[in-house]
Amino acid sequence: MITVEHLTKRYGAQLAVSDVSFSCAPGTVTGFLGPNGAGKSTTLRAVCGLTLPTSGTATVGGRPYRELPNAGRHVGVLLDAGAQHSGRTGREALTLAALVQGVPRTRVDEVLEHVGLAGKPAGKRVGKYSLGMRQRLGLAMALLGDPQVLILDEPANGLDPDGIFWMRGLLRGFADRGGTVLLSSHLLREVEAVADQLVVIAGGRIVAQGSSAELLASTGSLVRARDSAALTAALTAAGIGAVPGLADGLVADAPAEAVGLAAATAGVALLELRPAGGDRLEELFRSLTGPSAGTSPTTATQIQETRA
Ligand SMILES: Nc1ncnc2c1ncn2[C@@H]1O[C@H](COP(=O)(O)OP(=O)(O)OP(=O)(O)O)[C@@H](O)[C@H]1O
Repeated sequence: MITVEHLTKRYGAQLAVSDVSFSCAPGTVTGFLGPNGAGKSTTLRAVCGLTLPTSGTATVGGRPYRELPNAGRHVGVLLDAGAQHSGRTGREALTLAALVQGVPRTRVDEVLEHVGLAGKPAGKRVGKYSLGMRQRLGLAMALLGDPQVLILDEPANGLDPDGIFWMRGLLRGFADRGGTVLLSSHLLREVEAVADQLVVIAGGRIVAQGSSAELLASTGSLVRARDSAALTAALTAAGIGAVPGLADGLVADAPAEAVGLAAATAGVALLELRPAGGDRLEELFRSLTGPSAGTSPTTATQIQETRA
């Protein structure tokens, strides 16, 4: 279990994280999402005892990370895939870590196999590794002590689509066996497929959190007409709110049936009409990461209101 309570971190005048609270339960994958500079790494560093909070607490299994005896046996951490010594081979780096953690050497071969670095890649110097291979080695390091908790910062960086698919399977399997996974990303789609729970942070504050099913579900519709202005007028006349969606469509605050009826009543021909699915969260993301980011902050209350 990871528990973050009222975590705040200031760097001088810079407020990096403000009053952040969330928890991650065993058996689940939590996606920690937010645009660049949102406060993801600062939060993860605080959970891993690498950054002292200005106020608030972060614990793993009920204890601050720094108080965990032989932390690597409890928590696997991958914060920076580039942190490995470039002159050592992957196998050497893992063997050294196994010695420090008191892990049997046989475990080195197991994790090398597990992350797809067994054989030739294991004997290559880390300096010659691609970014994807470094991520795999970082994951092997995190898994080495057979921990119950994994904390990973942007683990898909540098992985190709096959690698991303593989990693999702690995994390899903870890959680399905009772493990707790917290992974950060600035890409919604990257974590959507694997996360049970989402925590969205922007400007150092939590702007949305809940189960993926809850956040990605929507009662709204995605609708597109040749004449967008006429469609907007038809929806307004029917008392249905709408915001610009992807491409030239609208995300309407009503089920597809009500939207279709409103358009038909006004004689507006539709090109597309379907349940919006995760478009609400996509919209939230666009508002956080798009050109207008910061000019109209979206709060958790707002996302809840629009879905009500
Ligand atoms: N050591 C530091 N000193 C001063 N400011 C910092 C420090 N570390 C982070 N910050 C600031 O805190 C804010 C949050 O940064 P953080 O790295 O946590 O964001 P992030 O969500 O991980 O971003 P990214 O996706 O770009 O890695 C940013 O404004 C950043 O500039």
